[in-house]
Amino acid sequence: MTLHQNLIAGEWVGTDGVANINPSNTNDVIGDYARASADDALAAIAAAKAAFPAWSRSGILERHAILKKTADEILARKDELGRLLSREEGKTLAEGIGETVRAGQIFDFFAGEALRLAGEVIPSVRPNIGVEITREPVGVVGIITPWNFPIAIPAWKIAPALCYGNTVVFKPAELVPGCSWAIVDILHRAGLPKGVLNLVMGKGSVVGQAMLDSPDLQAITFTGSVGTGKRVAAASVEHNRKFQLEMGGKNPFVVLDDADLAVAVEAAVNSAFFSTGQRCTASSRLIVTEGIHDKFVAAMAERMHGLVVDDALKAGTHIGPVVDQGQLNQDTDYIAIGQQEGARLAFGGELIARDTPGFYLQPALFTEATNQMRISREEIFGPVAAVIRVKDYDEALAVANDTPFGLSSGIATTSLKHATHFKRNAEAGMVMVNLPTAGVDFHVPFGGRKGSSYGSREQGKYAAEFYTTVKTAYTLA
Ligand SMILES: NC(=O)C1=CN([C@@H]2O[C@H](COP(=O)(O)OP(=O)(O)OC[C@H]3O[C@@H](n4cnc5c(N)ncnc54)[C@H](OP(=O)(O)O)[C@@H]3O)[C@@H](O)[C@H]2O)C=CC1
Ligand SMILES: O=C(O)CCC(=O)C(=O)O
Repeated sequence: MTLHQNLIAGEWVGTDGVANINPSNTNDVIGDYARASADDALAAIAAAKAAFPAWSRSGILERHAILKKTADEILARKDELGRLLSREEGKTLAEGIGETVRAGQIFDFFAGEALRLAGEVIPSVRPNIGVEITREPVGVVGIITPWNFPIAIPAWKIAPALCYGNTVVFKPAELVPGCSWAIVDILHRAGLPKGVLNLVMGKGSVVGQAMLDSPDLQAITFTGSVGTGKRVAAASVEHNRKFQLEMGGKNPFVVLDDADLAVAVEAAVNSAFFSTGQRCTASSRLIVTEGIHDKFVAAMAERMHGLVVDDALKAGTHIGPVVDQGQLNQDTDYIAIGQQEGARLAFGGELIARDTPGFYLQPALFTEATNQMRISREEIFGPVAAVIRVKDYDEALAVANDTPFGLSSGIATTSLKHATHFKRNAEAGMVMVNLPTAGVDFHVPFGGRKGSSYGSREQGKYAAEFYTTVKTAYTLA
């Protein structure tokens, strides 16, 4: 089997490979991917540091051309790369191709942003002095990504980092190296100079930790668990570096009596179960007012009956497998915890067998849950949701906001008054009205509040805040 190597200082290196396994069929080995050591991580950081002076001064047309070429190749290969994504992560083929298109669009967007770099010239408060405000690249950026969006998250971190003139050391999640290797290969062939982008696939505890401990990274952008996020934060404070964290969610989806039932059920099913519930924007708390509660639960159960859980690559599959045995154990542990806490398992929750050995779990819906239960407070990261019954809108909003997290928040209502009030008062970085809590645009800011996020927003033009540093220059006329 071909070994997919790491890219350090423009050279493909590495001999020790780890098998990338398909969660829909654990007999299917997608390929071998090199495992970097801590020394490899240090070599990658040194290469990125050496490449920074030239790349930070490179012309915007060069950056534009490389990012555009990358976008075009990703979009031209969307079916093949989308299939690779579904095969290694387990989301359905439609979701895999959709995410790949999104990655292509992100590179296209930042190809454009490279041409739109601008500063400000403003008069000083003192006579005969001019003031220029410009944005400069930060330096060497460390990128650490999770397994649940194997191409979109690397894209939305790598594209702006390069666009604004930074060099990069990129460590993808060990579970899904395939898409990361593919986009680094595309960028390398698109003409990136040696050392500008370095790929170090390997263990978080080794490669990731070596990155956190290095004094030569000027910034780290991270998406993943709260626990690892806190390590990134502590190490970054120690090294006086910029950092940006996207971590967990416990996103609420409120359903009011006046909601269009079909719209509410579709949005709730999508929020809770699509992509096997493995999205930080997924909703696992369905907060439902009492007038519509029973109708909503019945309609949810009926809709869930129709969901096909099977091999991610099969036509007709709505929900693919859980990503691996560890995540599956976490999901089933929480299903047991929910039952012990007194919630009623109204639908699903059982392990299911399919033609191929994989991590298949029937999506689970709890009812009679309270917002104090662990299933309502802790991120499960699987296809498990709980319905919490509330009296009215005011109680729904209070319950929605009663969480340590604040990434995304949704409401189903036909009332303009409640929709408007919710948009203003939901304690979340993103608010959705009559839409799923997950599934965001690629050109607008992404991020949360409270325990979900730290630092400036990702994506769209707001990404410039993290990947650049502002300089103010004064000149005597
Ligand atoms: N908000 C989100 O989008 C996500 C949230 N999660 C949550 O996190 C839980 C666990 O998922 P998991 O993948 O283990 O999350 P982690 O936070 O462990 O993984 C995220 C990334 O951090 C790396 N990492 C792990 N340890 C370190 C370290 N000491 N220093 C630097 N980098 C490190 C991982 O490497 P490696 O590949 O070796 O694991 C991976 O690349 C999920 O069940 C879910 O609750 C997970 C994924 C995404
Ligand atoms: O909902 C989305 O589109 C993005 C979700 C995401 O970034 C995540 O789960 O990490």
